[in-house]
Amino acid sequence: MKTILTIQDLHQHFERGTANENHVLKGINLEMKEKEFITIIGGNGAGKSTLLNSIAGALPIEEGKIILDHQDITKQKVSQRAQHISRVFQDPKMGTAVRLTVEENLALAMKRGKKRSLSSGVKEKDRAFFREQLAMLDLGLEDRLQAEIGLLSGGQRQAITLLMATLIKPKLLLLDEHTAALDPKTSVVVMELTKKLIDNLELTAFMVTHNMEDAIRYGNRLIMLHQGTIAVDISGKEKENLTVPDLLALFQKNSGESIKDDALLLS
Ligand SMILES: Nc1ncnc2c1ncn2[C@@H]1O[C@H](COP(=O)(O)OP(=O)(O)OP(=O)(O)O)[C@@H](O)[C@H]1O
Repeated sequence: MKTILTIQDLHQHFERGTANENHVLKGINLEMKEKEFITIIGGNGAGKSTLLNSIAGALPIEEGKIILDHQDITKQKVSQRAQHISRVFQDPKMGTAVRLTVEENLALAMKRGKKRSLSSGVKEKDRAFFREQLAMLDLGLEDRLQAEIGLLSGGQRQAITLLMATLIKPKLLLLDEHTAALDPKTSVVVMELTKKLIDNLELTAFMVTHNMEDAIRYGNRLIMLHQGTIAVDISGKEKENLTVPDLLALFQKNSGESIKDDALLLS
């Protein structure tokens, strides 16, 4: 299987050189193959967001290298990386233009990597395509093409954001706790939709979550970060058969630290 992402000896510090220096990522090495769906879990401050920000380009890389599909992107800006990397954030407001309609947002998503303007409006043939794509979400959104995005619910918006992130197939999809702001029922709907899109489009994806059950249930590889290092990295059959107690035991074995339950680990 082809390697899509390679992270080599990635270090990140905050407030470097001051008394408050925080060495957040301590030499992360990771190779990600095509169609891998990695779930990332770890306690507060473990470095999950810093890792995603480093991959997306939102944080400059201090030390180390990031290679995407054989191209060194270490020094590329967010906008350059966004041609190949899509990201969905926790806040449903982040991924869409609230004042634009559903179809206008989708038209913008079709222009990934090109100059983003809506000068030519939404074309009829695109409209038919959007309707078809929205119907696949199974949320009745195909009848709301002309609705302002800002008027939709958080779950509906997150579903559309996911669709926008994948309308042009990205080399890598980053999901940054994208269901954390939703109520539990909607969160399940959006997670199932995420799985469907990833499976159907055969995407390579990274998903940060605080939900240990979701990290186990979804994806084909699981990484647990702890104090800026990878404490657990499992895939294949081992991941398929994993339970929460197994995961806690693995963490304990690898990190040498004792934890009593997931609440303690993830609080
Ligand atoms: N911009 C910043 N400036 C200073 N310190 C930061 C900054 N961003 C993150 N940190 C610190 O870096 C550490 C790692 O943060 P990060 O957000 O990557 O963790 P996380 O695993 O995503 O945690 P959480 O689950 O709480 O979101 C934390 O100690 C945090 O306070």
